[in-house]
Amino acid sequence: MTTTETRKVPELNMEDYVAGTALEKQRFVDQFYAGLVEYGFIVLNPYQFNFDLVDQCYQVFKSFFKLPLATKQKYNIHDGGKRGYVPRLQEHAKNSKNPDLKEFWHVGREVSSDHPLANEYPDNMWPNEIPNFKQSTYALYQQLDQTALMMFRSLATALDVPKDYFEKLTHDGNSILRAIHYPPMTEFELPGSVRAAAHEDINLITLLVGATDSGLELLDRDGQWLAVDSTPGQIVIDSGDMLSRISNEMIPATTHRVVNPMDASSDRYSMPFFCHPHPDAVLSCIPSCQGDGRLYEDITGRDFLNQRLREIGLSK
Ligand SMILES: O=C(O)CCC(=O)C(=O)O
Ligand SMILES: [Fe+2]
Repeated sequence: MTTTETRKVPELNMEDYVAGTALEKQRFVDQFYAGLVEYGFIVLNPYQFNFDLVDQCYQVFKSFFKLPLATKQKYNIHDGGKRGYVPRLQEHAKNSKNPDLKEFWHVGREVSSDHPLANEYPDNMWPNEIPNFKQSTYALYQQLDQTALMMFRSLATALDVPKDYFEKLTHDGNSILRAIHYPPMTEFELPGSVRAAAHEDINLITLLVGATDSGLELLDRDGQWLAVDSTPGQIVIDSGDMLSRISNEMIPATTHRVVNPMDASSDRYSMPFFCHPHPDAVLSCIPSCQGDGRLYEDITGRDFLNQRLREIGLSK
């Protein structure tokens, strides 16, 4: 008789890291790293995280996506979907011909007009049709930015680099809050398409807050798809290509997807926060990951991102 191991993405409590004993802190550091190495994913129970803001953002984004297409298209003005609205069927996964069944909105980092990155980071757009758009969505952006910082500090300890290693890499970084709407399947006639085709995230880490429905799956090491289940009070965290690159592939960028629902009339919403480095930051192999040699050359955050955006159809 063979026994099959039940695999499940590990669950961590942020309280252990922020307010725990030295032992609890260390256990959190170890478990976060081990979870990323083993699955490329963990599920976080955040600590003192304001979920009212998440609810407010869902109200805002649901109201926005309900607007007529012509109104939404007023906010679709950037190559690369850098800020604002990206309509249905535009983005496709790197190795997929079929577009994803989703529309989305990007909120980026706000910098002052005299900031060195002011020309590189386009201004956010704040639709005047929806009250409290900026107030709610940028507050969530900042809260996720803070949560990411704590995860990065924990990761720095695990990787034996100074605690502020990732803080420096991501200071004023090009992180993006993406609010996604997956419309009911009944609104499409595209047999080959799925909500989000199998892909890896481009960035360092992604924090996925409170998806409204299941459907997220990761490609496990045995080649099977494994559901990533979370409750509305949890944050799913995964590692992307950039972290994989600087860890010399010790941490994978795990392939994941969002499958189509059983109930074809249901919508799904999710809000990934993609943590990006500063565009000039150099993505370089972390010494403790070097082993017998470096798999990748150094590259700036900017060059790596631009290359990937072309591959997924968001940029020319
Ligand atoms: O909607 C989700 O749950 C995941 C979305 C995702 O993987 C992405 O946008 O990169
Ligand atoms: Fe993703």
